[in-house]
Amino acid sequence: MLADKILNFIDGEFVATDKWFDNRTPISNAVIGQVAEAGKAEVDAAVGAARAALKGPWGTMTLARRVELLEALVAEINNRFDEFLEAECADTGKPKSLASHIDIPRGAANFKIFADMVKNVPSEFFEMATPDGSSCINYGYRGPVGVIGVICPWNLPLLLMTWKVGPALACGNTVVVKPSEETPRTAALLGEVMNKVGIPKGVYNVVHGFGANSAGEFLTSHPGVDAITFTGETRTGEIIMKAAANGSRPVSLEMGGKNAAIVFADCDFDAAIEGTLRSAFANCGQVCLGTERVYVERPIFDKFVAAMKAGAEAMKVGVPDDPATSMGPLISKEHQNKVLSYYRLAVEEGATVVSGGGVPEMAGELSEGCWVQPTIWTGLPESARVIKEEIFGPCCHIAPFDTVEEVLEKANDNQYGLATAIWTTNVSRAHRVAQKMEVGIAWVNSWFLRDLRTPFGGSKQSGIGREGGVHSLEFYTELKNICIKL
Ligand SMILES: NC(=O)C1=CN([C@@H]2O[C@H](COP(=O)(O)OP(=O)(O)OC[C@H]3O[C@@H](n4cnc5c(N)ncnc54)[C@H](O)[C@@H]3O)[C@@H](O)[C@H]2O)C=CC1
Ligand SMILES: O=C(O)/C=C/C=C(\O)C(=O)O
Repeated sequence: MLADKILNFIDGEFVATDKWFDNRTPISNAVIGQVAEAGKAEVDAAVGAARAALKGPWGTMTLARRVELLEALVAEINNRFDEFLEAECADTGKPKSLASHIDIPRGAANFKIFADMVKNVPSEFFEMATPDGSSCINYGYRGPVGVIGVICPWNLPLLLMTWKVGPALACGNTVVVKPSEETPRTAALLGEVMNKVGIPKGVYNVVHGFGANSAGEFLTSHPGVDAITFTGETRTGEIIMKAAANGSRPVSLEMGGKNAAIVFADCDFDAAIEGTLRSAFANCGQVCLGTERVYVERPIFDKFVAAMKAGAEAMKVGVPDDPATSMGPLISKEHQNKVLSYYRLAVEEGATVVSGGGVPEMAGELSEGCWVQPTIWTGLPESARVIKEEIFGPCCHIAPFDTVEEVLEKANDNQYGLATAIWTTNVSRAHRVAQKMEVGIAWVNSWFLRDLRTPFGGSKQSGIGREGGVHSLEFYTELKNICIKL
């Protein structure tokens, strides 16, 4: 049963406020719940509870016990899998077939991987001779940073929130999470799971609200927050970085992308089509790693465009419960308007619309939903805004290329540098192109194949820092050298 009131979670308690905002489902834009907006007082209470928990049982708990609790959390998320699925799909409208394979399992896996990691990670050790003829030993000790502010987006709500909360808790920190105003449900549900498995009060807190002059800003500007981790739009990341400068607090920023796929004529054609369709249209194109620019070697260009068109037109746009649905709606009316404005702009800029370009016909109350068609363009100049700017919708532009130098020049000519997918059977060329791409993540003959131990993050305006594996430990721990004279 979906909750009709979504509350803040502070110091182990669900907390209402006197200010509420609507929770809508994007499949029909209908209001399906009310969310209690946290004000300064609630944010202050959440940060205070998180600080107190560091000094309470959480701060003195053995690593072994912490790991046990995180493992119990994984088991309980899996026990309540269907509730998480229902909540995530209500907020986002994404197909259950997608969320049950990606979002919810990753919500659990993000705790498991870091529980395993903190159990097993080694530390550096040096022995040094001292002037008095004796010696000293040095070893690195990783302690928690303190209270972590976690600011989350709406595209993969549970996945991206736990991607930060998992390592933060594994490293002994406490957190205050500000979920996106569009998708508050799974963060609140996780509070119930924290209580059930016995995570001490104050370790995990959730404050709901918006960005500027609301819970997001109150949290990131709060002096009691020791570090901030954020996923979302680049402009928001810049604002958060400025807030973090007060008090010299570290930030980890995972931001936008305008990712290019490069398809060589010697690729496994079917695999390249399947991967590119997925990277352009999965989650209705609302994945920061998604492909919005496709460069295809000229000999296979026409065949590739035709196969992409057929693939896009075979997709079923529909509701989460329908197993035949391959694509859900965008997150909100506001985002639908943004994406549709780019669909119009593409035409104004001279694009050929190969497929889509509008809103699909939906019946009854669904006609009020935030739907758009999967869309493919060709024929735009590289200077077009549609080629340069992140749209974050189910759309891509396909352009031909003739040489490696040309395609590298075009693919790298962008303010963002998050990810790429390179499709070729020439392994040597794959390495060379991957190394020259100005991105944080390069997939070869695949897309979104995620090993959670690997560094994850973007270059240029796509981000600052890397999370994943030991790279998360770099951010979520304070590394101290302990030097002992023998
Ligand atoms: N992973 C990604 O790269 C994502 C990129 N986007 C891009 O961002 C665009 C806008 O989406 P939004 O969700 O509105 O992204 P956003 O960056 O505005 O919001 C992300 C989170 O930051 C919070 N926030 C916003 N302003 C803040 C402030 N001044 N201080 C503290 N927190 C603040 C929001 O409440 C939300 O929780 C999308 O159209 C898309 O282009 C959106 C979501 C994810
Ligand atoms: O697999 C991950 O950890 C993250 C995937 C996607 C994003 O970060 C995003 O779309 O923002």
